[in-house]
Amino acid sequence: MSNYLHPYLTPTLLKSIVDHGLRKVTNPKKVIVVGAGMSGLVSASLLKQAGHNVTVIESRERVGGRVYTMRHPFMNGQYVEAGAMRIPNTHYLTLSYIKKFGLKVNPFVNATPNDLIFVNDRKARFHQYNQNPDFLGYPVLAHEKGKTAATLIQVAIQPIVDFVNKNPLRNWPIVIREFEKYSLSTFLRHNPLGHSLSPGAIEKVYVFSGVEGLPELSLLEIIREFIILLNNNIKFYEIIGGNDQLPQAFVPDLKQNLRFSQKMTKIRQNDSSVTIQTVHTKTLEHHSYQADVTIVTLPLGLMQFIEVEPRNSLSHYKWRAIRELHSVPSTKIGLQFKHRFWEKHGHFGGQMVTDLPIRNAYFPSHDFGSETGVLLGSYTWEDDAMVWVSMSKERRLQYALKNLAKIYGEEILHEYVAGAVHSWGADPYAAGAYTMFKPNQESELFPHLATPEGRLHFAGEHTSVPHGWIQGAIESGIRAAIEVNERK
Ligand SMILES: Cc1cc2nc3c(=O)[nH]c(=O)nc-3n(C[C@H](O)[C@H](O)[C@H](O)COP(=O)(O)OP(=O)(O)OC[C@H]3O[C@@H](n4cnc5c(N)ncnc54)[C@H](O)[C@@H]3O)c2cc1C
Ligand SMILES: O=C(O)C(=O)Cc1ccccc1
Repeated sequence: MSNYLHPYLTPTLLKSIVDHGLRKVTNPKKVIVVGAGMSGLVSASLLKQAGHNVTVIESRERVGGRVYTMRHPFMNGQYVEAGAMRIPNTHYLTLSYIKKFGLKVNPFVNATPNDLIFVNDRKARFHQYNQNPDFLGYPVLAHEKGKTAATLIQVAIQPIVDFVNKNPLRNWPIVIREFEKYSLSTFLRHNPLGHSLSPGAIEKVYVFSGVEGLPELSLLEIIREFIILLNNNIKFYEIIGGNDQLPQAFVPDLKQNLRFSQKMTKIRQNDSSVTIQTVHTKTLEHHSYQADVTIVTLPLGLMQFIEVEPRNSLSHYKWRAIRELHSVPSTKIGLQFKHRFWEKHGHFGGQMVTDLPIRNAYFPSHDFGSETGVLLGSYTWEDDAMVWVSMSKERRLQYALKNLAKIYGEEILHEYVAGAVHSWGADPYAAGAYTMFKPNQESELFPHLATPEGRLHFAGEHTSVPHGWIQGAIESGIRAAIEVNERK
């Protein structure tokens, strides 16, 4: 679905730009792109190809940003995706770049009937639970009995989903006007379309949909994600060998243009140019880069720590969005074991859902049958993720192992080899995993996220919907590159 704020960005136009680039220019500009995540890499590569003089400033020592494959301290070439792990088959921009760079994918097995559930101290496979949804002991009302969490949420949101699907570009704005005031929590309790749920049924939906930590966020944002994650017709992929190969594939072309370990600290713009000041994250040396125009791709909240001169070169509405836009914390924990014990339990890809603090585990969709492996032992969002931030890395690994042992038996503890944790809420160059609006932010903030301000253009996953996908970051990088390429 194209970004309804930029209806000219049709899939046909976007795909052709990935495949054939932008219009070559006769008046090349000096362009600084701040951030070498997917949106920055896409805009930099397109603008360089169109003839502009591009410099990419990146605070980390790597490209990719929130596409981050954790390889240390795992052995035998094993890894875990600390950031983006699954690519929906509908994300044609992500898949176009994967194809363009000759990368290969395998199916990412997102869910199977053999997935395990461990809630209220009770265990069941999804196929058993689908046969008898009440076995897991949620205090639902009589008319809610016999229904799975997926059915309960589906019935509640389906009228909205059906209306949007009739004509997304025309109907999303109508749905936004009517429903953006709702959080998921308020909607499920006081559903204006009928089908309000009891607290017990809501608890069941929260636990099974992984949203128990974020019920106060915008209903519409969560519906956008459910349309993807709960849609049995959508298949997912992962890049064979790790998703970090996608951002890394931009490096050969941009090698001369990339400046690593350069953390932007100040933006100064006037009628003739824009200056970006940086500090080297290792040597602490200061540096300054001048250009005609800049594309800022940082997660927007981080702009609060950037000095902007003159301050009013950013509009009131942009400053408000910088302060108020919500970014969801997320924690991922990767655990390597000598043997892939989960495969003895019938897990070949797919997931485990629990009300224990680990909440959700994902089993690797690659190297089936090999000896060792790394599983995503915990993937949490918002409040569920924050409890993990409160403890040391060692304690996080201990608790994750303890939770898994409670489900799969103490013997797995003797199989444990190594672990890694990434909490995006504690990452100084991300300050969260992805944007998700709170109620009313869609109309009050979204229109101001992508708007250029003087010589500054803005890209990044926050400027596109649905939030939290590589696809949206790519789309925003293309949009910002078009804006710069067409500037007079
Ligand atoms: C936990 C998690 C799970 C995800 N799962 C999926 C998934 O399964 N599938 C999917 O498609 N997407 C997923 N995503 C979303 C996807 O990874 C992001 O939407 C996308 O990578 C964001 O790209 P970006 O360019 O907008 O931002 P970023 O990747 O954050 O890039 C911004 C860059 O700016 C740099 N930067 C920050 N501050 C400064 C500064 N002051 N100076 C210089 N540089 C700076 C950062 O280091 C970073 O490299 C997930 C993300 C997370 C965090
Ligand atoms: O696939 C994932 O895990 C993502 O991060 C996408 C996403 C973004 C926002 C909410 C839920 C899922």
